[in-house]
Amino acid sequence: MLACQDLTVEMQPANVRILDRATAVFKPKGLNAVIGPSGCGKTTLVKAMLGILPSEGAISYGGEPVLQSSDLLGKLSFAPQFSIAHERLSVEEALCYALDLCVREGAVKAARLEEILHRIGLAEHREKRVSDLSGGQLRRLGLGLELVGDPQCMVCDEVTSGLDPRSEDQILAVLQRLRDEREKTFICIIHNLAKLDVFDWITVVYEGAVVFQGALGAMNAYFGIPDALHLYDQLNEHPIEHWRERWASESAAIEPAEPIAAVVAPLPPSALEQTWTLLKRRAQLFKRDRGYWLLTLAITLGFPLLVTIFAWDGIPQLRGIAMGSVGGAVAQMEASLRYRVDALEMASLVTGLILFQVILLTLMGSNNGAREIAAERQIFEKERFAGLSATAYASSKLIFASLIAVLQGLWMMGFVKYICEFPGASLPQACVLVLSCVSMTAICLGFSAIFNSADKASLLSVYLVGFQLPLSGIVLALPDMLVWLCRPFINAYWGWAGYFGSMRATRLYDAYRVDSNEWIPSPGLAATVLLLHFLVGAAMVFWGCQRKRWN
Ligand SMILES: Nc1ncnc2c1ncn2[C@@H]1O[C@H](COP(=O)(O)OP(=O)(O)OP(=O)(O)O)[C@@H](O)[C@H]1O
Repeated sequence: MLACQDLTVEMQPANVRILDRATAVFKPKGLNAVIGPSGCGKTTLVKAMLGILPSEGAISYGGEPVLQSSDLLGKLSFAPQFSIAHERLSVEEALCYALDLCVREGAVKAARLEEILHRIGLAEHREKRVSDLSGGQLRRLGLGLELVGDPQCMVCDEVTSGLDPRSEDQILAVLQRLRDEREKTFICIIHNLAKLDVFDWITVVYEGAVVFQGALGAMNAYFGIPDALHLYDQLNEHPIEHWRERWASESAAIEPAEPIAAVVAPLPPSALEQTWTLLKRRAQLFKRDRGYWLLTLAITLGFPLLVTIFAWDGIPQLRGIAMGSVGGAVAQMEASLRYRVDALEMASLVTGLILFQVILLTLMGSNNGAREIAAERQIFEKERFAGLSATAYASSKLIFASLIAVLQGLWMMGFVKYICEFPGASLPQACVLVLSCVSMTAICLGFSAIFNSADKASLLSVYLVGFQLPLSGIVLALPDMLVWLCRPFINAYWGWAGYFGSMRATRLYDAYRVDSNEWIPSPGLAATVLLLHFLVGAAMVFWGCQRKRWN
């Protein structure tokens, strides 16, 4: 069964030791309770044993060493304290998606779904949204989600905390039935010492050390207490060194019965199948999140409209800018002067409108990516522990967010070009605008993968968009030495330059050239740089998703 030897966890950067040489072994096919005063290190012990927290010492499962979480894949599942499912899914959908991500065989999935729904007592609530479940039902769903891979052992962090006595009893009854009928092992962190009689094996943690393991009667005798409710008072009677030394001398004699061999875990679905499942789930969640899809639709349709409103007064001039020569020396001089003034006005209008389009697309990109991963990070970590591939998850996020960005870029380009009658080839213009939006989406998605907090990722994304305008050096002059230091990294510059570069053969480009000799990159070069931005964002997404970020 799950066991550890001299497990130590130190928190960086201060090297604070929150678990100190803990040694424990749990009882197979039984209900194991992990208890101890608040902050003593129960969660730390469990997370370190599951490879979620970095630790020193030895961990084993069924006699095999556990070096990382993936060594426990398919054998053991973990139900953490936090919200465990997407609130907009129904109970049945949440279980079905979990099965699709975890189990390969279709026939197994259908049978297991029914079994789980009945075992956790939610069969009649299968259509209910997760957000509408009571606290007790939510915990039972959490258990159900851990059962999808049919693991031998389940670790539950405070599975009954904060529940009324009836809900607590219901959950404990589910665990007991699974132990008796399916020979499952449970390791549960619990707070209610009055319920310890339900458990077969009790582990007492105190000040970062394991100070007792055994049955309830043995525990009461060991600590010299009439019942478990007196345990913490008794622990406070002596310093931790006393309990540590006493247990070190007595623990050798205690060995839980019938050690079991670990099962061979079935293979989870391929990364491609998992990506497809995640995309279907993301599309469904998008459809159900009315506020978010309305906002996305509003900015997708509204931002191009905004651009054309600012272009409105200049559109007739845009259409009719006079570039032809006129006869007569005086008339030519007048025409030339008028042309120069018109040209400067037009160039400034077109430059501003193109930049406005690009800035709005980067804003859409930040909306697409900034919260996407960070907001559901804990659900992802839990699903990864159950077998979800981080590559499949990162790919699904990139594909989904990029698809939205492609549509936004195409619509912005098509609408504004049609209304304002901007000259130049459509294909390069569409390419740079789409790439501008897609690359900013990927970068913000990268922030969302790297940071734990959705607020932090959003804030950074907003700053990044905010700095696009001044650092592009297009409408506000940057000091010369900064121009080419900043520009390689500024999405808006390349979006603007690529679009403007596509007008090279038009009168508007000549108009811009009346006042500026600055080098304008070709659309091809601009698209290449934006593609590089996208690749950097994608690398951040994959790297950020590979890193473990449990709370
Ligand atoms: N990331 C961290 N950095 C620093 N200290 C931490 C960190 N995580 C936990 N701790 C500290 O480690 C100690 C043990 O925390 P842990 O969450 O394991 O306790 P617990 O026994 O599960 O508490 P509770 O019953 O209240 O959930 C606590 O003092 C906590 O403040």
